[in-house]
Amino acid sequence: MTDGHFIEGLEDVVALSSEICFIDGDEGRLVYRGYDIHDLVKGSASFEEVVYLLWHGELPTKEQLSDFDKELRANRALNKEVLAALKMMPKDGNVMEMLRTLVSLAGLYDPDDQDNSYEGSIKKATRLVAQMSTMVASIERYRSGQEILLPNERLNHAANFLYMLQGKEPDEYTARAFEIALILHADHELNASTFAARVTAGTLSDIYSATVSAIGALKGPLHGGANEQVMLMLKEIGEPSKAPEWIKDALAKKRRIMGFGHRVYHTEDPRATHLREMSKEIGEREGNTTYYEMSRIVEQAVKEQKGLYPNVDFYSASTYFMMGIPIHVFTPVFAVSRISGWTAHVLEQYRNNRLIRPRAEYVGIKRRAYISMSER
Ligand SMILES: CC(=O)SCCNC(=O)CCNC(=O)[C@H](O)C(C)(C)COP(=O)(O)OP(=O)(O)OC[C@H]1O[C@@H](n2cnc3c(N)ncnc32)[C@H](O)[C@@H]1OP(=O)(O)O
Ligand SMILES: O=C([O-])CC(=O)C(=O)O
Repeated sequence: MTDGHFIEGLEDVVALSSEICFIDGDEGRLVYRGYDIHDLVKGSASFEEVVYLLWHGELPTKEQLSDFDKELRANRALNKEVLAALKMMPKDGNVMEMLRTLVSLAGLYDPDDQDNSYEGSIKKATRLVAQMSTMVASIERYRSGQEILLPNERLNHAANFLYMLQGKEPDEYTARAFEIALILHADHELNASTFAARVTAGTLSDIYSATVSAIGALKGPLHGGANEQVMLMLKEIGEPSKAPEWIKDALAKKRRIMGFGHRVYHTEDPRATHLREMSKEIGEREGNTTYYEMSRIVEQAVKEQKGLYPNVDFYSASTYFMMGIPIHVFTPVFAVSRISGWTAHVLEQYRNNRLIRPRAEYVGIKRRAYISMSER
């Protein structure tokens, strides 16, 4: 029985214990397995290293990293059935919906599909991390009528994604900047999509099903979908000088300003600190700081008028845009990174499983007599 107390949106409800990710929402700290994200970024950690850390709880040795990296590179290519299915999809399809469908299909063709042991799930998690990136790049190449490229085995995970998406190898700066963005988005405790993944895994369903649940949750504009909405907002504002008035007007109309506010952070999101810097640097390198400048003005206006701080989605928008990533691919890029966290949480759920099944406070009519059709 419920006791009459429930918390709308499960705010601050602790639903399970986890060793993967710690967030201090008051101090603005984000820690993966004990390592602060600032240290991982400053210490030049690779995305592959962070995936290993999230899954296994320890940083890999040189040999462990080399083996894992080889496994990832060997598993990047999509199988022919998945590619054939992609080519049957509508070219104007929503990229997250196409991705959700391809992941589901890849599960059917995974050689370990029926092996839901922990070891089998690790093999599938490796393919999911390796192929999420290939799927997103291939979907965009298909949608834009360009040749779908095979993965480039010489490139690391981050650089290979940009290569497969853009058809040319990124320069060293852009490849590292994108890798940092992947590291910053890798995990975030029990956010909505990770929770969805754990709920599915908690029924002892397979890791592909859990990932499909997560992709569906990430797509929404209150979660990962916000990064695309941020860029559309910046485009709508048009130029930096128009930003303060635009924000004032939007807030007066009770519009939500995308990329601001957070359920857990009551201060600056530590990921936004890096992404703000990256947005500035990339803008300067590309000779166009308009979107960075506009973002700064929007940030100041929203802080002053609403007391809200930017979240991870705010400065990732202008950063990705200046990297030449199409707006409709921003949220899928989030998935390219977050698959690492989703899979880490699913593996943790399997290790220590209990069905996740909360209660609802029933507020409907408790009892009434059935009225037959002839009397209604
Ligand atoms: C990767 C991520 O998922 S990060 C989050 C990405 N999402 C966004 O950027 C979308 C914009 N932000 C939001 O909608 C919210 O801040 C959320 C969903 C992220 C968090 O929301 P919650 O903590 O549940 O706050 P909630 O939705 O209850 O809002 C509380 C109040 O703050 C206001 N508020 C919260 N965020 C915003 C915002 N971005 N713009 C304007 N007002 C806002 C709400 O309107 C509400 O005001 P009210 O009490 O006067 O009605
Ligand atoms: O934690 C959340 O609620 C949303 C978020 O920032 C993320 O998933 O990265």
